Amino acid sequence: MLEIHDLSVAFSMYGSGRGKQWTEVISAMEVSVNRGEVVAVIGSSGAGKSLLAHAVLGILPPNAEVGGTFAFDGEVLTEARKRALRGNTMALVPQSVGYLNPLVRVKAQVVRAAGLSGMTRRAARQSQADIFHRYGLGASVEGKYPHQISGGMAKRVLTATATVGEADLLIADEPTSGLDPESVQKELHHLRELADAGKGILLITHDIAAALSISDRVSICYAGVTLETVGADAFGRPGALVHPYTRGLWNALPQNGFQPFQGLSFPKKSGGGCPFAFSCSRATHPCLTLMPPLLETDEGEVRCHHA
Ligand SMILES: Nc1ncnc2c1ncn2[C@@H]1O[C@H](COP(=O)(O)OP(=O)(O)OP(=O)(O)O)[C@@H](O)[C@H]1O
Ligand code: NI
Repeated sequence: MLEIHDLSVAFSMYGSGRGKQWTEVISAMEVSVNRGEVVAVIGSSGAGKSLLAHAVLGILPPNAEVGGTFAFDGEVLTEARKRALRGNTMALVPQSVGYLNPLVRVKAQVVRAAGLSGMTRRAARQSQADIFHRYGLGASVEGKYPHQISGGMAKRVLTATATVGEADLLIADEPTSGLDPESVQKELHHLRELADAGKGILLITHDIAAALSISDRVSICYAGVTLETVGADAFGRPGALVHPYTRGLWNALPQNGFQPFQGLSFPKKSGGGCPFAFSCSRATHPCLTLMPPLLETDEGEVRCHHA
């Protein structure tokens, strides 16, 4: 249902006396989501995951320039179509509880979101009640303002706001961060259920274990570039992963011995090549200067000159 190819995002900023400067933060991201699927986008902090979500929904700040192609259900996803679809056909679970309106009681926020998705007032109220029940948000929470509830509850209200309208595509940006382990499991289970009911779920997270537990496919990104996309089961088979960064992530998983590797944070900007090149033991000259093309593998797709 969603197909994004060669996404780039750059921000214009005014430097000291040198006029407008462009900083590219996403260079080559690829994402697709089918109905019935959970696709995880995994990457460390600053990899560009939230910006990817905002680019799909058309809610980047005005100084952002977006490149690449977007399609939804086979049609080009223009900025106007993004506006028309968001809130009803496409919904976002934002990363921060700061997106809740501090001046509106939480029940009213969720009823309003349901109404915006096209439900009647009566259906919206019923859906709000159902979803609060599902998330264990009792009647005592309904009348509260966001600052009067705990962070974990606010996070669940945020998810309720996004899921109450039954959007076809749900983009969940770190939906489990800040939740206790039991709520994490419930939330993941709910996302899987939504996919099994035919929705498309784009799960943005830095938690590989959580992502692998419910996803059909996983897309690994690094410094604004999608390095590898594979079926989630590839993480269970040694040798199925191709990119050295993805392999490093695999080695660092608890079940594979927690082997540390560098490059998990602070990627250096390479001269247009693979963003992982400076941390990669296999890097050769082209890795530093040429963006590797997207190659099909037995398991999915990879961007690596050594694939
Ligand atoms: N409005 C902006 N102007 C300039 N740079 C920005 C802007 N918003 C984000 N960035 C930069 O873009 C990069 C990607 O940001 P993004 O929020 O998408 O990362 P992320 O992968 O979601 O990280 P996290 O896991 O911490 O949420 C970061 O380096 C960030 O500083
Ligand atoms: Ni983010």
